[in-house]
Formats: sequence, C-alpha cells, structure tokens
Amino acid sequence: MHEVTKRYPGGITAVDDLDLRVPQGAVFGFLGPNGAGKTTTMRMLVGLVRPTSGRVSVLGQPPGTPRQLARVGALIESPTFYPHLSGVDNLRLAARYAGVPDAAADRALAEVGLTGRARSAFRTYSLGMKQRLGVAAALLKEPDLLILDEPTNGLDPAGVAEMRELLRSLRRDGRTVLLSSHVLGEVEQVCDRIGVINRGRLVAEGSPDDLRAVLGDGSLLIGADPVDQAVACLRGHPAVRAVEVVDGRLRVTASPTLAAELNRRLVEAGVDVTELRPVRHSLEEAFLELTGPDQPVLADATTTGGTR
Ligand SMILES: Nc1ncnc2c1ncn2[C@@H]1O[C@H](COP(=O)(O)OP(=O)(O)OP(=O)(O)O)[C@@H](O)[C@H]1O
Repeated sequence: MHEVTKRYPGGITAVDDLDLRVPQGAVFGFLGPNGAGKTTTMRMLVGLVRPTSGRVSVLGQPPGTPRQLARVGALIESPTFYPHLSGVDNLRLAARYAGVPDAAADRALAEVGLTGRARSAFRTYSLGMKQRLGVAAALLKEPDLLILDEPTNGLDPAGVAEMRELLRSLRRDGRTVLLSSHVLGEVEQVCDRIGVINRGRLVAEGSPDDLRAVLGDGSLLIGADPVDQAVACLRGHPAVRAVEVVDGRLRVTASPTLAAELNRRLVEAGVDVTELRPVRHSLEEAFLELTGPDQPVLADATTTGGTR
C-alpha cells in the first residue's frame, strides 16, 4: 500500500500516509499498541474499508474483488462457527461456502494441528483451538496471502504457544503471512520482518535485528580487573556513551560491534578481561521507545519484491 490514509467520519485519522510492502514468502508482523490502526489497515487490504486516499494493491490487484479475495485468507473478525457441530463439519460447511472440496477441510485441520479433535463439537474447544480453527478456515482456499488480526489475543500461555508453533509451521511452508499483534515476544519469535505502527503511521520497519539496531547502541557487559582502571580506559573512548559499574562488572553503553576493539584497548592498558558479552535491546524496549510520545520516525518501507 502506498501513501494510504483512512479518516473515519468524525475526524479520526486511523491510518496516516502509510506505506507498507509485505515481501512474498515472509511472515510480516504488524506491531502496534491498541488503536494504532492495525485492524483498519487489514480491513482495507480485503476491501472491508475504503481508504480516504492512497493506493492499495494486494497480490497485484485492487482489494475486495472476487479474484483478489480468492487468493487471500483472512482472520480479521472472529469467524462464526456452529457450537454443536464438530470442527470438521464446521470447516466442511465453510469449504462449501468458499467453493472448495471437502478434502480442503481435512487438509486445513491437519495444518493447524486439530486433526485429533476434528470430531469434537466446536463448543468443547479451548479458546486456542477455536482460534486455530479460524486460521484453518482462512487456509481453506490455499491462499497466497494469509492475513491474521491479533491471532493470539485473549489466549492463555498454552494457547499462545500453540499459535506460535502454528505460525512457525506456516513460515516453514513458505506462506506469506501478515499478522498483527501487540504481543511483542510473539512477533519477535515468528516474524521475518516487523512493521511498527503508531497513531496510524509506520514508525519503523525491518527485521527484528534491524529494529534493535536502529534504536541505537545497546550495551556490553564486561568483567575486568582492576575495575577502576578499566572504567578510566573505556570512558576515554569516543564511541562509548557511558560506563557504569553494576555488581562488580562494567555496563558499557556502546555498540556491541565494538566488543573486539574495547577488549584490545583494555588488554593494552594492562587490564585483565574476564568476561565480555553484548546485552541486546529486547524488542519490547525497542517497541516502547518507538511508540512512546517522542518516537522518532525511522520507517524505511522501500523494501523490494513486495506482495503489495
Ligand atoms: N468504524 C470506525 N469508526 C470510527 N472510528 C474508528 C472505526 N474503527 C476504528 N476507529 C478508530 O480508528 C483508530 C484505529 O483503530 P484500529 O481498530 O484500526 O486500531 P488497532 O491498531 O487495530 O487497535 P486494536 O488493537 O485496539 O484493535 C482508533 O482510534 C479507533 O477508535
């Protein structure tokens, strides 16, 4: 999508000049706090909401057309399943509705790991199983793009773990998935790329490592003897922003890529280095920084070869 803005009647700008490209074969995490504009964006991708301005193209086609919808599987609203019917019967109904053979229901159930409970009534499913059945419904048409809006929302830790495993297997199968979440650890663990959205704007985009990197230095933990001499030596280095002593070790605010150089300097200064390891930003820290009140705009949404 290119320069897409959505203003709702009443004046709320839910999406603000958004550029987004999802590379084919990637699991793309769309991360943002509540109200950031994720659902609105996803609804625009399947033609449920019309953008106020800008261009949306999904798999090379405008959203919401029958040809486009045939290639996209979406779990945006909770799907309605009949509580008294089994998982497989619910899916077979959905398959008929989608115009695909019954066998697609069995295949999709296997893909989400529900074959063992296929014949149990939907009402007996845990929330996590219900959610995975929703993903199975979205997979019925063997879509080229799968859109999942907050698939882990409301799940208990076991349900979250199962969903994570499912997302990993979709990734292994080479499926293109756009997934929204505010569950940071989940996105970090299953996504190849992450776009962070805040107040309708893309504030950062890249791999989980890219996101940590753009947030600056990170730090290094160094065990050194004598400590005072090590502190004096490192404070003199132009790329070191701060040195603190924590529990007898040095916490050095500097890029982890400087590890070898700092080690050499210390040794040359006659300091024994007993330990040296990078302390990386967690994605959570990155996310909170990016979605805080004074967040920088770091988006580089110009990746090539996109699905849209
Ligand atoms: N139909 C609507 N009419 C008016 N305002 C809306 C409508 N739908 C969403 N909004 C507003 O647009 C903004 C973005 O909402 P959206 O649901 O897209 O965000 P979100 O990132 O998906 O958040 P959440 O995680 O809470 O669902 C919010 O301020 C929301 O109140």
